[in-house]
Amino acid sequence: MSTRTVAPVGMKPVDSGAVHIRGAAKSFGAKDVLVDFDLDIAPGEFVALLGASGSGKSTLLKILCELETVDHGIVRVPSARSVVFQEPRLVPSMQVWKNVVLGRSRALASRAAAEAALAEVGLASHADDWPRTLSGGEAQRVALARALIREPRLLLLDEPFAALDALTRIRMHALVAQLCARHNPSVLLVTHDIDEAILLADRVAVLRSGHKSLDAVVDLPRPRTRGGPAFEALRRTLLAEIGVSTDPEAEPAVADQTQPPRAAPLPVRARSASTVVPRTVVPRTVVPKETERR
Ligand SMILES: Nc1ncnc2c1ncn2[C@@H]1O[C@H](COP(=O)(O)OP(=O)(O)OP(=O)(O)O)[C@@H](O)[C@H]1O
Repeated sequence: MSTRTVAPVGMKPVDSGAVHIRGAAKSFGAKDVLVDFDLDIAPGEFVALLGASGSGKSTLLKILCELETVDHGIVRVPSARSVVFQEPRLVPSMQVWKNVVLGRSRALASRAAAEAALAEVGLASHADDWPRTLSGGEAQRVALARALIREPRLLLLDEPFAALDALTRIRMHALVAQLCARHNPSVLLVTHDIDEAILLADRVAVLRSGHKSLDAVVDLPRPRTRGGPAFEALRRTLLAEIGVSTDPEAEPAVADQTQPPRAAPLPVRARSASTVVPRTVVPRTVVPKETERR
């Protein structure tokens, strides 16, 4: 696919909550990270973004929160947006409630507002605690409260559950689903966890070679649980699309032996041209990270 050259217009705020990205390109030196990348997120829609390590997921998220700029392309995002990172990034010298209202104007930074936000994430009794006394899951719930108290039109989640244990992660999935249903922001979740993407998202996009190579509607009823033929079929499709293989030297296009030649219909409605090349996949759902830069 050739790079579409669009005048670098930078960020344009939109009020609806929608995200609109067209022809986004980003390079670091000779490395082309995003090449003619398109993505739309409708107001209130939850989109998960998957991709191999180093494919550019975090770069895209940074572009959406203006920590990076595009070289070319159109990027429109709501100005009211919040980000939750893998690490909670709480200020250790501030009590929990002050962390929740950090950066807000004096009029909006009341203790009552912080307590209400903490109650939503099940931490009403922790307002006076210090960050160092919290568990990893509690600290991440404070980060969620801090993000949501701003009533963002766009919530950006950069692997927010990756550092949590499996049980806490399951609880966080349920909490995030509940909070998103209540606050209804548009959401972009960057994750390595394919199950997490299927459990939470309305759509799952795959970033590969700088492009959006797959954009699939997750057509499964909520609340969702792991397992079942439709869930497994979608998981295999996503694994194959990301290109996960146990052996980097392996033939690039080997049929997936775990999948029958013609599987039952997938819970996928492709939104754009999808080039799913069958390849060797492994029955695990977390895309391994090769590097840890954070
Ligand atoms: N500031 C930077 N300067 C130079 N190269 C960068 C910079 N930021 C990212 N990169 C490179 O861009 C590529 C994409 O990085 P990015 O962090 O966006 O990938 P990712 O898909 O989020 O990876 P991971 O899943 O491992 O977190 C990588 O090759 C990375 O080394």
